[in-house]
Amino acid sequence: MSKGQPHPQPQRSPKTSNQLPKNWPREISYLTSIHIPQPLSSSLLHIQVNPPTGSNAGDRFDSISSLPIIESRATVSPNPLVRITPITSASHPANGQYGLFAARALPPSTFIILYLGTLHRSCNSPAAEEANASSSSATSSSITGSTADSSYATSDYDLSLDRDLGLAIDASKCGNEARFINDYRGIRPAGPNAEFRDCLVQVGPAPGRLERRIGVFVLSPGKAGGARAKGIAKGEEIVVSYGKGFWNARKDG
Ligand SMILES: C[S@@+](CC[C@H](N)C(=O)[O-])C[C@H]1O[C@@H](n2cnc3c(N)ncnc32)[C@H](O)[C@@H]1O
Repeated sequence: MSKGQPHPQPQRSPKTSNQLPKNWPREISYLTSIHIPQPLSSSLLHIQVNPPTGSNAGDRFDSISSLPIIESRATVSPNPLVRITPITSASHPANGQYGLFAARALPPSTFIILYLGTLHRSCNSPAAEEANASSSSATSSSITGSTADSSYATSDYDLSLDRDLGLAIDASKCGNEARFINDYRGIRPAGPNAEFRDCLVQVGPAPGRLERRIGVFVLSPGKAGGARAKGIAKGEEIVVSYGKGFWNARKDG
């Protein structure tokens, strides 16, 4: 095998846990690590330790290597910082569903939890478009397994990991507590109190290797200051902004 080629990865079955968080729905598999179905491999998520060469490659490396690093001991399952809670208030826009609430006070900038689910190619990624183009009669989900499954396009639990890599994480069938985070609209007039951020995790025994992930973080004091600077109080709902694109897509379709 020549230098620079990806190393073949053993197929990883999803890591699930027998211990479920309270209120976890039976029909959804509870994951303790990201699910990477074939033909994808975790090498897609590795970051290189040495800056790559080539135009603009260094800039991209700089932005990746400045991402927060989450130590493996910070990713406990079930997560003691949060509670999945059924919403029973008629005035809540997600009444009848679930939300994610803080089990203790969470200071600004705290890492709360990783967003876990099934890794897949985004439908508009170059690899997915190539896969779709080479298919004659099969449905997109059968072309390359998870690679170009257009069903993710309408999922309410799909989050883009890195548009440049063309990867996303979908938690509609399996995931962790993070899949229950609602959007702030109609819930918290002051705006979101948390956000999704790209981050890196240590995988394997220390020092391990670094892999890309999406984490949920309490908003930093930052520009808005005020209410955001306080962090999230114990018992408060954790809410993010899904972005206008999420809601516009549902209005149109
Ligand atoms: C990622 S899920 C969030 C968890 C969801 N409440 C559940 O119990 O599975 C996204 C879905 O939650 C609901 N949702 C989240 N935030 C909402 C909001 N601010 N207003 C109305 N519905 C919301 C919508 O049905 C949306 O498609």
